[in-house]
Amino acid sequence: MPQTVAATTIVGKEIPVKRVPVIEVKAAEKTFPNGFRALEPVDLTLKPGEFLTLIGPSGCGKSTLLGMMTNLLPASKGKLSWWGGGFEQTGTPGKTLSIVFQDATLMPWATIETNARLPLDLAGVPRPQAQERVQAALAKVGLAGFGGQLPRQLSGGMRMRVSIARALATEPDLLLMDEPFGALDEFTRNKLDADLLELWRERDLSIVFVTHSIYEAVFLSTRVVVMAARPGRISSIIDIDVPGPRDEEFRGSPRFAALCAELSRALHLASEESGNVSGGTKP
Ligand SMILES: Nc1ncnc2c1ncn2[C@@H]1O[C@H](COP(=O)(O)OP(=O)(O)OP(=O)(O)O)[C@@H](O)[C@H]1O
Repeated sequence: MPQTVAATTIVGKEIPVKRVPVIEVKAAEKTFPNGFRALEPVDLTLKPGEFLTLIGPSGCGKSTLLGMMTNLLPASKGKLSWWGGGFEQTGTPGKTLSIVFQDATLMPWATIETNARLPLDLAGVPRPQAQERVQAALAKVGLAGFGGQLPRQLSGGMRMRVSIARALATEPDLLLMDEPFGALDEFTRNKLDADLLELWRERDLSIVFVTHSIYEAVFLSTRVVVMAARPGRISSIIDIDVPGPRDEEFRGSPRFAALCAELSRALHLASEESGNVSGGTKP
């Protein structure tokens, strides 16, 4: 595998360049068994350390594309590779991917700690080592001391934090997130966005994130893929080139407003390309 030869800095994080792509999607398309063509051939590369967001009108295939990236949903045609190889590559030294869905999907009868430890238990990680990783992950998401509680004792935002801790406990290189904060109130969502960015910045982590929110996409991403529907396809790609920190000041800055306006225009275009029938994306 090619080694890191140089690095560039974005959002205060050093992103190595000239490394093998984390995911390469090559002319991958999806037609479901009922004949519905959900995705036209898509070409997309996720570079190491990127925070890539998929946005677009409802039904444009964001979850379908993300599903293919998790390898849970096979492409009908075309090819995907992970770290330059087949999906088995993710199981080879140090390469792990984790998925976070909109619903926290916690086992209601099990403690927070047991929930967060599930993938490690399934992978047969020795208990003391698993415990250590879970405690560290819970602390990272601000839930130190909550390990003994049950999911129903936590708020919606805290349950999502458990879901993220469960993903982090696997020490992933790649995090695939399908509208993880879509069901949360705006205040909680902003807080989780900021915390997620912090986690992304401090680790060699690549993220693919699905959202309907323009604000969230601009705040989080290094690149935003705007998709159109009927059939699903990539309409445009916008670089969010903001070298400074992404914080509350950034949210209130003219640069943030300008990027939101640019993304809004791109979405409007994508919506027109989709026949203007669907909505689903909000500021
Ligand atoms: N198993 C399936 N069989 C047939 N059609 C499907 C299947 N799964 C998804 N679709 C259709 O494929 C299209 C893309 O779905 P997908 O969930 O990827 O869109 P999306 O952009 O994530 O939508 P949303 O923003 O509403 O979550 C939709 O029209 C959907 O109804």
